[in-house]
Amino acid sequence: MQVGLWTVAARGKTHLDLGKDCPKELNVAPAENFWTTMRHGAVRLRVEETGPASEPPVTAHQRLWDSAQRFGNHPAMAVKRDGQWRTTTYLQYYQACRAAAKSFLKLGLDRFHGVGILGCNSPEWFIGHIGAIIAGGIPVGIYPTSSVDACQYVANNSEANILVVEDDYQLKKILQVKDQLPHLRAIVQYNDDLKEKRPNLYTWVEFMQLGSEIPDSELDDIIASQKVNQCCTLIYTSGTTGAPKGTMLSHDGITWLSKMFSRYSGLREREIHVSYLPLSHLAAQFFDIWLPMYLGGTIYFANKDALKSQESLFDTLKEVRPTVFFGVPRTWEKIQGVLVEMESKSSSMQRSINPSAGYPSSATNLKHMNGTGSGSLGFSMADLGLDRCVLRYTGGAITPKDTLEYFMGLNLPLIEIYGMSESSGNHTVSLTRNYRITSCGTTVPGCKTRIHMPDEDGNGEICIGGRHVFMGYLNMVEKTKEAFNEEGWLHTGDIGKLDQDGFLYITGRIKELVITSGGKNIAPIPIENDLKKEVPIISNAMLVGDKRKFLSMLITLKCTTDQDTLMPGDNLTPDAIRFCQQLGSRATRVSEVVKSKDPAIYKAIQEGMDRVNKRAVSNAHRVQKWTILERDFSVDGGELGPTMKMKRSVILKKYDKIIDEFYKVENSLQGKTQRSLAEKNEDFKSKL
Ligand SMILES: Nc1ncnc2c1ncn2[C@@H]1O[C@H](COP(=O)(O)OP(=O)(O)OP(=O)(O)O)[C@@H](O)[C@H]1O
Repeated sequence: MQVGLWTVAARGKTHLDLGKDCPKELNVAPAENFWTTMRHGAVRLRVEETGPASEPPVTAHQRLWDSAQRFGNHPAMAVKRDGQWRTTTYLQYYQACRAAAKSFLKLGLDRFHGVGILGCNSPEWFIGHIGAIIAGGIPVGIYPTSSVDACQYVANNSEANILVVEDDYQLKKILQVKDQLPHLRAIVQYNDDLKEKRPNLYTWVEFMQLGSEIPDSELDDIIASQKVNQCCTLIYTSGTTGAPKGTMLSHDGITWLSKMFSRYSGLREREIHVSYLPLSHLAAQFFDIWLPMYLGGTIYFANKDALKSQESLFDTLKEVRPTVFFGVPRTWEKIQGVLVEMESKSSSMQRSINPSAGYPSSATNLKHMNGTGSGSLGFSMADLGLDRCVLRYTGGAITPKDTLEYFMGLNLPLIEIYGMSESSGNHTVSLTRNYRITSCGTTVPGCKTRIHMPDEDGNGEICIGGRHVFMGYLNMVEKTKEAFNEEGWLHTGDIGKLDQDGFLYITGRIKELVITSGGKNIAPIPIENDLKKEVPIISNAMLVGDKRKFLSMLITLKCTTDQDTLMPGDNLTPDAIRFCQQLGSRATRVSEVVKSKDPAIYKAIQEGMDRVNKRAVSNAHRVQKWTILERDFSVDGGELGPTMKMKRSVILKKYDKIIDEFYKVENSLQGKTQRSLAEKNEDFKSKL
């Protein structure tokens, strides 16, 4: 039978075994299993006979080549250099990737070996990434914030032959461990001048010329030998739930999902994007590299401090005015904070506030939101550069309901998406025409969702099937086996439910459950978000209680970024100061609040906690003790991952002494909630 360009003998099967005994020209390697842990391994394709999953599989090179044909002189990327935006067209992008690929070959890149890219988002990051793929290597992003040890781990684990580093700061990290990287052959630095010449260290300009003598035919042979069911990219998980794992994604998984998502989500051709989230994370790669490549979008690179300084991000947004924008929930919370701030500063008495919700009424304010002047709210979306942004995506973590409702009130709903590294991109998406608040939307066509062992409310583990499911964790057989069932379904470790129309709701993460010593399973995020909503001065709240007798909480306050270190500073944000003033406190710094145990603030937090505790479903769900930390969590501080989810194990370790105090001292000086009789009884029983 005919499936697209392919003739396949199998009939009546859900998955066509293109991987078995298929002719060479199909670009499919023979494979028996749905998973592998070997860098050169191949997996069975999950192409179906009909429907969206029957699309012909293509390699990454085929996708880029196709885009270069379709979008030739249209800008693929723009970066600001010396105050000017410099663009690269799709044709130039393609040619640059080929040149980089030849240079990688010249430097001795072996098939299926790593090319580590360590630095902030830039055209060189993209070109190094795609160049590595078409040269037959495996690109792997390393977080710019990674410690020397973490860089060494990824470089070693991926058997990297070449490391592409951004600047002297990143170079120094690699030089410290280069003698412990047996596969490393060369280092390329893509920004700044080299401070000193060393053997096998190249500037970007030198690098791009290195391969000029390699014949095109040599590269073309390598490209032609690439198989759609082999590894295209390696993504190291961010480690929010344990040691990073090298997630192998196939060419087909990435190219097929980016096509399906593009068609279904309402994205149009030639959208304008801003790249600012760390590219080592899959969500950023999906939005910045693969979706624009399919649709001919143009990527504008934000300044490298965009993640730490919202002013810097807003500067880029205002200049670029993207038509689509992906933010992790924390980004949207920050934008919400800025809007609320602007609104409160507005002297206009004609604001249209919806008294019941406390949010602007959508009907009256839509025209202002569209960027036509500051209007009655005291701000417009043009002030943020989002006036022509039609698709406002949020995902990567749970978006607080309060934030969803706020933007809904502005008639600018946030479009929730759900995915993970292991799903090559987004598995579900909300649609502007078909939207349910707090749901991550419906499953992308051709992808499959199943709820494993649902409880009476329909909640169970979300399982994912389809061509976009990852190949396996590099060199980790046990972890890979845990992720898959026998039929090749991926167990996500997330808890959720589907409604009758197929809308997915994420309700928890098995991987994050707090299990008290009394054996109670407690999902921390709803409690943490509830408290943040009750007490708006709180920036982060982390529930503690695993293997402990009761729950406690670490709290940080909203503060501004220190201008020198770009780390969370000691100054409270303007809205946090306003919160203090409303309570009669004159505090302007976190340290003042903590050192003086500012009675007004501590009382407000305790009262908020009491309200949260009142709503607790059982005594075990009540938070007994809490404390305010002197410094907010941050990516650089190591407490937050790239999607701003808390790295719980890091925080537990970093603040272990404070936590131990919760459980050591009965009448601690920290905030303490009256313990219920039932809890005391439970304690008593466990002591028997
Ligand atoms: N829209 C969403 N709502 C709620 N949670 C989400 C959403 N999108 C993604 N997530 C969460 O993020 C996870 C995927 O993120 P990622 O692939 O970065 O791995 P991780 O779970 O954060 O951590 P690790 O890197 O340690 O494995 C999902 O499994 C889910 O828990």
